[in-house]
Amino acid sequence: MPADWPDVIVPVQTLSDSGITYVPQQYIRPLSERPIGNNTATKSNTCDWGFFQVVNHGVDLDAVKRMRQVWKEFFNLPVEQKKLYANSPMSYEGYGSRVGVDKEAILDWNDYYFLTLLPTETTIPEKWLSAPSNLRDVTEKYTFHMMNLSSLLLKAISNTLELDEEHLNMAFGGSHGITASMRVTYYPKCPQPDLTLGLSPHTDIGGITLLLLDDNNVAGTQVRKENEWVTLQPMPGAFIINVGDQIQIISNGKYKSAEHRVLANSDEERLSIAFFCNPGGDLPIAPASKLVSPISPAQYHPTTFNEYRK
Ligand SMILES: O=C(O)CCC(=O)C(=O)O
Ligand SMILES: [Fe+2]
Repeated sequence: MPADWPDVIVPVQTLSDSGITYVPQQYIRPLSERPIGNNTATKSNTCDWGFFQVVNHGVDLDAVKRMRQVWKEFFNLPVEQKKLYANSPMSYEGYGSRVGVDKEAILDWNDYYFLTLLPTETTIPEKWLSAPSNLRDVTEKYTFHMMNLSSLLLKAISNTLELDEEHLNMAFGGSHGITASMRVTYYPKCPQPDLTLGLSPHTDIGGITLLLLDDNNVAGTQVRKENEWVTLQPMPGAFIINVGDQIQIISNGKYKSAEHRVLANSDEERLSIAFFCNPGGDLPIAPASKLVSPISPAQYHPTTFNEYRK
């Protein structure tokens, strides 16, 4: 992986704050990839969608409120101060505005901060921000709550697959092996949201993602259902949950790691905090043997998460 980006990085916030009235060429998508129309979800189950929302989740509301506050405060800092934590393609840890090093790539309308959270030995001390001063403490407390919620969700998903309740937690490495990271994404207002995207289509490569939106609850996440992009309507106070590729593998394809993307928005800025609960890097991840049979053969070969994400 190259040590640096192919171009000078201009934060999207800098473009947006400059009062620009058009989207620069590098952000413009070909016609077929632009967001058109607006489809709203009809009811169906999680296995089909790979996405659901949880309410009454029991997560300490104060911890959630402080988490939103500190990260909003960080993104409100002057760009020059945030750039002190600029990331590189080597690890992506820190403040950044692009993913991938292809010089010709179309860029997304967002700036983000990526951080490894667990195991604590793998966190990078220089990437823990000193401003706001309580950011580390607040983020670590939030991590604790998210790990508890992840563990509950992994149990619930194991149950729906008729696996032992601890199956997914153990497959991810148990309480000492499981890993976690986070991406906080800031989507500044965009002058021409129909020409670009807040975030390109992707699946989450890890285990399970717990997404928290800012309290203005701006919609924007779209989930792909066959050939349609469906806009998710965020419920107040809910976490938006989606399963990643590793659960698709363990469930032998019963759960789908859904492709999703984010729309840009001309009226409102948006902040989202994605918490990724992932398997330990060196455990082979494979379809659960209970879900494999002559009529339902294994669809995936065992692969460690470190190999998978290369
Ligand atoms: O901001 C969103 O709605 C989704 C973010 C996301 O998909 C991600 O960070 O992987
Ligand atoms: Fe995602």
